[in-house]
Amino acid sequence: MSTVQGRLRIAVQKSGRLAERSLDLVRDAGLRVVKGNNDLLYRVENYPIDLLRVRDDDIPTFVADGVCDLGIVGENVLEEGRNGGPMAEVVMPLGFGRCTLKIAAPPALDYAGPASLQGLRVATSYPRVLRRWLEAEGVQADIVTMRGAVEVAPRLKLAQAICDLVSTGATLEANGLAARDTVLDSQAVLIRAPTAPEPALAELLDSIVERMAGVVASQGAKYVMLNAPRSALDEIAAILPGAGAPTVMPLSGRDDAVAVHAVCQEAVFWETLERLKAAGASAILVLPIEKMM
Ligand SMILES: Nc1ncnc2c1ncn2[C@@H]1O[C@H](COP(=O)(O)OP(=O)(O)OP(=O)(O)O)[C@@H](O)[C@H]1O
Ligand SMILES: O=P(O)(O)OC[C@H]1O[C@H](OP(=O)(O)OP(=O)(O)O)[C@H](O)[C@@H]1O
Ligand SMILES: [Mg+2]
Repeated sequence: MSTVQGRLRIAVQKSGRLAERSLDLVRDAGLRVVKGNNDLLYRVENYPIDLLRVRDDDIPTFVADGVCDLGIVGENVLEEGRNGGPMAEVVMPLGFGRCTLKIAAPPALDYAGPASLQGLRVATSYPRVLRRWLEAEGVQADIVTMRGAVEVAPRLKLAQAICDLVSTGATLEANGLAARDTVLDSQAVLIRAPTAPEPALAELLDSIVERMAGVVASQGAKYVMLNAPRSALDEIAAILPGAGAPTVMPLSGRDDAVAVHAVCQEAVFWETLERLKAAGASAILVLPIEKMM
């Protein structure tokens, strides 16, 4: 049960790579966040909800213990917190904070798969995740735990390889390292406490989760409108990416053509528009979707 009677708590990263997008998600779900003079706690003025702003490492524990009802954290941090005790439940992936935990090493290291790490030292900030991966691969290696700047470990001869987060690859490149293997693909996830909040707040919690799901689903989704020759309808519907059954409407004064409206769940690229046009579509409009439920 929540520790503060009558209010829900959502744990978000205070500052760092997930902080801004987490706050955006909360706001897009209709929560009006007020920054007071307490830096740790932001209030929501239109609902009985507080945002607890903390180091991302603390978020899985706060949610698992029910100190917070919801939390936004990277899967990498959630997995590193896995210790056999009670866990927060993953509600859904959020589509941001994408990165990959990778094994990387100087090009001089002969790497033919995880077995090449046998007997070596590997530096990481994710010792538990790395330990489990090495065990699953049947490899024995020494893990050197570092809080940050893991990528300098090979140069300092602290380790022969590293296991660190990679997104663009620029950090690896700048340190003369090459990615070798993938340990974990990660993105931000919404997590919830394994225990229910007090009954008066249960409905609010469910509605916040549902709204957040709507925000995530609408991100990247597009509303496509076009005119199409009746004869090309099947071909055009097949080109629309991630669309269910499109809505087909008559065009006044035109028996040979129809208007087609569709919600596309996947990105609509210029190439897609060119293919639609080649199939006979005209007056193609692609519109962003603000909310979806
Ligand atoms: N290069 C990246 N690109 C995209 N997402 C990333 C990248 N690096 C990390 N992340 C994701 O963002 C999360 C937060 O990263 P950040 O660097 O802000 O963490 P931190 O320094 O541990 O912050 P804190 O002070 O909260 O402990 C990571 O745990 C990971 O899920
Ligand atoms: O592949 P890239 O796009 O270069 O990103 C990877 C880097 O991003 C993260 O660090 P961050 O920049 O968040 O700084 P930190 O090490 O201080 O957390 C991660 O720890 C890598 O060092
Ligand atoms: Mg951290």
